[in-house]
Amino acid sequence: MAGTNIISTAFNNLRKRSHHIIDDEATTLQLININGLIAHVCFIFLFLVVDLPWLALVNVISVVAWAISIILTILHRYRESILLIALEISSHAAIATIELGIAAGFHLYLWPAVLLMCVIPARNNVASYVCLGMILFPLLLLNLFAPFEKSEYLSLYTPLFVFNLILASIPFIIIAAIVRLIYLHNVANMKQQAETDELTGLMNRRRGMEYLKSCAADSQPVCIALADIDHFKQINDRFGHQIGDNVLISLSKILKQRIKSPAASCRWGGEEFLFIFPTTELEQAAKLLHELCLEIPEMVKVQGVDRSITCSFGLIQIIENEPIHHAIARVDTFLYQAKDSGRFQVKSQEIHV
Ligand SMILES: Nc1nc2c(ncn2[C@@H]2O[C@H](COP(=O)(O)OP(=O)(O)OP(=O)(O)O)[C@@H](O)[C@H]2O)c(=O)[nH]1
Repeated sequence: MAGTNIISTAFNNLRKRSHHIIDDEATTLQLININGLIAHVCFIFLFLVVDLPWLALVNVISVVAWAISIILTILHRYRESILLIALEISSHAAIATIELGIAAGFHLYLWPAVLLMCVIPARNNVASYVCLGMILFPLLLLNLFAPFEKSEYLSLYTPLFVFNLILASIPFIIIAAIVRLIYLHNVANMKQQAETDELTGLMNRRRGMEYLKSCAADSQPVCIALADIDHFKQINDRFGHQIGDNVLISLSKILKQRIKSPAASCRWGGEEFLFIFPTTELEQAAKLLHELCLEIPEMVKVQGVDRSITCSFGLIQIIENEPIHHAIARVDTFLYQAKDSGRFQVKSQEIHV
């Protein structure tokens, strides 16, 4: 049940963040547009130098198409922009390959275009498939039917192929790098969301458990404590659930300040918090908790709440090789003792000095 909640919370948070991903797509698209415009300006000069003026003219039309695509992206007309790019790249690559042959390497531009169409779908399945088809179909036809080379252009093939190979690789690398950045960013985000309690920003129970297990396996002695806000139901009933939430947030801020790494605090559930103290003696942890117990009513101040907020604490030191669930059950009994003894206190297993 807790696992399902974690996943649905992470999914909802990801959905809330999806507009950032859309921004990333728009940035990628604009980078590709600029890259395409610059490349085609280069081609105008290249074809004039090698005395192929009509191919230079084709590139003037391409430059206009890329400039329109830049404007469409600025206007957030991404679908039209992508369709225009698909049309430009496929028709241009086809014209140049049919005229000069496959050995000139103009068909290579279809590959980064395929990647672009897959990474930045045109926000609509039909449009995406049309774009992909506009790229893949000419690629297939050219490889099947276009001439490999033509005798009149033999001297041009090596420099043209190298030039096209490099230029077609640039958008390929840019797109791949951006996709990787977006992926890493999203993975980090999802991990953070899956491990953090949304209300308080503390570790959630799952992350707390993981950390506790790793501490118990790696370091000795390890102490754990459970804290529970006293009469929290009354706070909710008297001041409302929102004020109750504010109490949890305010308390968590203090816990973040006072429980410093490698010690950690996590929201165990509701108004309960688990503290993990690796490489800490029971006496040391008890001292810190007694101070915290007295500090909380002084420091947890929430607008609209005219009574002190106090907590009760249970504390134990984990025995070597003790199963975690057993240690949790033990610390829980000390928390209940603290509640039964009047609350606002720390109850711990006996400290041997
Ligand atoms: N505002 C708010 N209340 C919560 C949240 N999670 C749990 N609670 C409330 O916490 C209250 C816990 O009440 P009880 O378990 O009866 O304990 P208590 O009133 O604190 O009494 P003692 O623990 O015996 O001192 C319930 O009213 C829950 O609804 C939360 O995220 N926000």
